[in-house]
Amino acid sequence: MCGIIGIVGKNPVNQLLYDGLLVLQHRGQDAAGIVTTDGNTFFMHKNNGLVKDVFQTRHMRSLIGNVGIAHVRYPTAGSSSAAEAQPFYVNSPFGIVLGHNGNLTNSQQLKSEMFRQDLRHINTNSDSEVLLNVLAHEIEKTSRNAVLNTDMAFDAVSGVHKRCKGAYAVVAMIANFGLLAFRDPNGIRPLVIGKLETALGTEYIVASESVALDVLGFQMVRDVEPGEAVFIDMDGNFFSRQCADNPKLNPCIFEYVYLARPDSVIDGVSVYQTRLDMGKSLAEKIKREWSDKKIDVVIPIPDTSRPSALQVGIALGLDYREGFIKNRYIGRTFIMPGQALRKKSVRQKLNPIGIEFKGKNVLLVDDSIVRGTTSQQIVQMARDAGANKVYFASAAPPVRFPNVYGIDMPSRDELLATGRTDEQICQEIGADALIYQDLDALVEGVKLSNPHIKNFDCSCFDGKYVTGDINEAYLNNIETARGDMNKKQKPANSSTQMDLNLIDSFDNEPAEEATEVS
Ligand SMILES: O=P(O)(O)OC[C@H]1O[C@H](OP(=O)(O)OP(=O)(O)O)[C@H](O)[C@@H]1O
Ligand SMILES: NC(=O)CC[C@H](N)C(=O)O
Ligand SMILES: [Mg+2]
Repeated sequence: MCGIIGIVGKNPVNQLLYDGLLVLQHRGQDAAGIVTTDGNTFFMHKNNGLVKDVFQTRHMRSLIGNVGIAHVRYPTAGSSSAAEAQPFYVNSPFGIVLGHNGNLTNSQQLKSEMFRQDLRHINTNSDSEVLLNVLAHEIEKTSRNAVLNTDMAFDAVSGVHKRCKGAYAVVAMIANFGLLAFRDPNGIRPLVIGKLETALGTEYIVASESVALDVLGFQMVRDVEPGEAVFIDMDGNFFSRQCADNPKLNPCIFEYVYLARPDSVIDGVSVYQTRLDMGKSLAEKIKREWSDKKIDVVIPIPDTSRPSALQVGIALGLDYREGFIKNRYIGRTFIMPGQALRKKSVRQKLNPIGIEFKGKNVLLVDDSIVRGTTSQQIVQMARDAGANKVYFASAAPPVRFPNVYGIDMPSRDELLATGRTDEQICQEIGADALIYQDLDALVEGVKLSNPHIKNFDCSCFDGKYVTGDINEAYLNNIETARGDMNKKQKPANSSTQMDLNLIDSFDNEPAEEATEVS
């Protein structure tokens, strides 16, 4: 779940893109990149790190132009090498840059097709570089012997939909032409359109989450439909077309559980409202099943569980207290690369306030338990702080299946709930009792806000993959390739991998300014 933004403005967009990336930082903490254009030339800077560390004033000054795209990365394919930071660039046809949120499920096959049939070399293990090359190939096909026009760009997106499987929300720029954005035919990852009327004309933005529009002062227009592509030319003229044969909205339910910011609205559903509703239905289950338990206080595990825990407290008629203080300078632990770092960061991030625990029966509420990294340590912290009983509630059902659509949980072995009963999970995290949200209640809760959504991708909870191409062999393969034990490490000197890749010259030493890609 990376974060993407594209803007066609009437004034320089570098600062807007930077500010937008800061707002989407929760979607990716590993790498960040911005590409702008003045028409002919792309100006690009990208590197590993948080947004505030990747861009210095000198880079910002070099990001020239009124049109641009930007990306924050949380790797779900390839490695976390700077060579795979986005946006990616290809110089033919025309010059195209692309930022991708999601994960292709047929990138290996496409990569070899690219090489054998389309004569295109993919220089990294990133699925996003494959996606860019598929788009480039399709644009080349549709615009051969003609001047590129909007319909040809949309035809190319239709070609992408036919070849690519999996999840992809995309922003791309075609040199001298405009901004192209599209969402896969299941609409698994979010993408919204906003606009701003200015004295010079209408400015457009496309972004992963509506919160970016709010903060940058744009008005929400609508979500990009599943399978739809939108194109905004360099003058700010807006076009859109449905490019998929059989589009069906199947958004990822985990966006509502954890990934998205609560102040975003995705596919007409307020993320905050769904988290409150998760708390309400969880409290109902607690009332039904735990009538014998005496709970003194409800404590959230910051940050994401806060709205759900608040609502659990209200619905149970119990005090809600902030028993853990979060270090505001530590990011999200779940999206950090590597289990050792995730483990260490939980203790650095959260610290208990003794008086909220001493002698009390506490109910800890988290949004989800995935690897159990957080819950195991948090229960122990509560005990060390003197809690009498430690009960644990998860606002999501048990996560038992890998995610293949842009969340880095590829291996069943790493998921605490896989192959374990609720009692065994409870023992593993060391709690006195554990309760999970039911999947039906979670789905119904999210549907409350938008009954038009008929189905969600709930694959990490129920093992049903909406793209229909995931089988046991596929899961075994990604487990081998991407499980924490097997993940490719960052190359010690990433530059060796990139000698063939023009753009990646940034990766050696921070460049004095953004690299020009003309
Ligand atoms: O079982 P685990 O593998 O630990 O994963 C689940 C935990 O990770 C996330 O927190 P995170 O610290 O990433 O972000 P947050 O501050 O938004 O809650 C999530 O909110 C859970 O607390
Ligand atoms: N989390 C994402 O959306 C990741 C995008 C892409 N699969 C990558 O690994 O860079
Ligand atoms: Mg958390």
